[in-house]
Amino acid sequence: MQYPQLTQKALGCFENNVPFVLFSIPGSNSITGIFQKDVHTSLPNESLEDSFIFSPFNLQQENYRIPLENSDSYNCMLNLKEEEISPQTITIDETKEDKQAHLTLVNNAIDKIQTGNIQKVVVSRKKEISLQGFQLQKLCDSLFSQNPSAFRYVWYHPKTALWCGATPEVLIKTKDNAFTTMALAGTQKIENTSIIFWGDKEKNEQQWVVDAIVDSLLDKTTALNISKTKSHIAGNLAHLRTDIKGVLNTSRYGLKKVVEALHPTPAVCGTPTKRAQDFIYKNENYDREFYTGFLGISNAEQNSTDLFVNLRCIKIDQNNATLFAGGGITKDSNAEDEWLETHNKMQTMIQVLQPLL
Ligand SMILES: C=C(O[C@H]1C=CC=C(C(=O)O)[C@@H]1O)C(=O)O
Repeated sequence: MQYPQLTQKALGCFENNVPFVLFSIPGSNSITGIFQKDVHTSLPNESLEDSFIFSPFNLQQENYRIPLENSDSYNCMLNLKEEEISPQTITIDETKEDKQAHLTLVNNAIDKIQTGNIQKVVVSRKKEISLQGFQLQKLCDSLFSQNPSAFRYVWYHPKTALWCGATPEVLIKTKDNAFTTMALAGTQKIENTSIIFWGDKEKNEQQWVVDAIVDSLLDKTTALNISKTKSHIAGNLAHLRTDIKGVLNTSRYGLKKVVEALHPTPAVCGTPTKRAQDFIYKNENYDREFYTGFLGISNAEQNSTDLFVNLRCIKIDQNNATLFAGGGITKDSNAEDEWLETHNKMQTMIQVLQPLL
């Protein structure tokens, strides 16, 4: 199948309220479409195996899956021309009220951290934008011609509305018993990729993510290997990244258990997890829904899994688009800088919406 037929098929599903997902794995020049065969599919159990999974941040809320055995899957080459990623051409219009609300949230987080109960908490916000007229084809062309090093997707399910994103963060990849995950945290806007300096705030913030991931996997693995930490470029932003690889003790732990041990990492929640989560639910004042949840495919036949953290994402419901972004707060955070960081993160995604504005 060719790209135009793949997106036409997606449009047919979208117009008939049938779940589908289009996605491209980082660095690959192909795109996969999974189209559910009918609207009403009853999912046999809670298992995450053999489906495309779309999970919310809060695991108490419902997750959605497109079961592979009840879907048609197609692959095609992605031969859209890669667009210039910088300089950015559209700037999000921020309001004084939104800024004030985020500054207050960040300052409350810093106060909470200073009481000594929490080391780090990730706080976020959303921003709503009106579209001129939503067209799935334009969205796909724009999304899949930018950010090729990210996991890019368009997901639709009648119960979730349409979501799309270009996330830099792997939650977990597995092949048989071998796995890879990553600790990604710390953000700066890059002007010149050859010179990136990281301060202690970012280094500490990222090290807590490494420690928490290693901790949560110790009893589920028979080998663990931690890479050197390096800069990871995601559009106009750089993050600190450490890869963690190893061998899963899958005779005792299924995918669901491993995922539940990893999620939510301190990259999207904080540390210690429970206290950070409580702070988020009490103070953020909105429902993250699928932002900072996870998504991806688990393929039983290939005995492989590719799951990503749902960052740099957009929810589209008719002509309303909602952008989401957050950042990790530590005792050394500055509220103005954190506001700017969420703005810069949203800037990477607003470029995708450009043809729809
Ligand atoms: C929570 C987000 O980013 C996480 C991933 C990378 C860097 C982050 C940071 O610098 O705070 C966040 O932990 C987001 O992009 O909305």
